[in-house]
Amino acid sequence: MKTIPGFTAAAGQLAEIARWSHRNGWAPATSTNYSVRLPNEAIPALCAITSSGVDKEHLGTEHVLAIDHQGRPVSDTKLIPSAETALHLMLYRTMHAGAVLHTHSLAATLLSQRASEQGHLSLSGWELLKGLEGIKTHECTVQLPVFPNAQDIPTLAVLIEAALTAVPASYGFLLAGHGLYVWGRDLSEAKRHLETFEFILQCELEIRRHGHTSSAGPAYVSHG
Ligand SMILES: CSCCC(=O)C(=O)COP(=O)(O)O
Ligand SMILES: [Zn+2]
Repeated sequence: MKTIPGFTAAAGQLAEIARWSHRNGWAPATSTNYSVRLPNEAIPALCAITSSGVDKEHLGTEHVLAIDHQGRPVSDTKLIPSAETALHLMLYRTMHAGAVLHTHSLAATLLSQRASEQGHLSLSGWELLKGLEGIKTHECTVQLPVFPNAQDIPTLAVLIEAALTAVPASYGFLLAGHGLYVWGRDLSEAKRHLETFEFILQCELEIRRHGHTSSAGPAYVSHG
């Protein structure tokens, strides 16, 4: 890989995030992918992104490549960009994301399947919602859109782009039976959004499995 401004640091950060995500149980098998926008001076390199099919437990900087706005590797590399690159590119274009993170946790996979007919998952009343940029109180509802899964990722990206343009989601979306996509203005914000959603999705899953545990009555009523 020829020298691209910001790439070495970005590759290190993505490798760390990928292994952290695997340690959290959000990246089974070779699932999930991660990208971060490169500094403007690096044009035509748009972002650094993880290569396809790599076990995230062992993902290192050698598994990260730089791609352009069309998803083409920017310099000589044998690495193939993530099969879901078109979704990352769409989020850089449409949501002006600074980083995009995608996970396959149990909670995101199960809840997205269950909410697919409704088309969204409503998250209300959780203190940790304040982990999302701009949210200052637990007394709010965040809608996480749920889109049908598909194997034709470029076509899926076009469909999701149209939906996000109509009703902008500020933080992320679910793919039914597949997983969670989040973004942020930079990598640390995207990571915070990921941790926030994964924690709240886990809470929502536990409630559906076991119901509330308080003998004084439910502290939370799910409308999802
Ligand atoms: C075995 S995971 C199936 C593909 C997927 O959903 C995913 O997140 C990983 O795709 P990539 O091409 O980035 O490895
Ligand atoms: Zn995936």
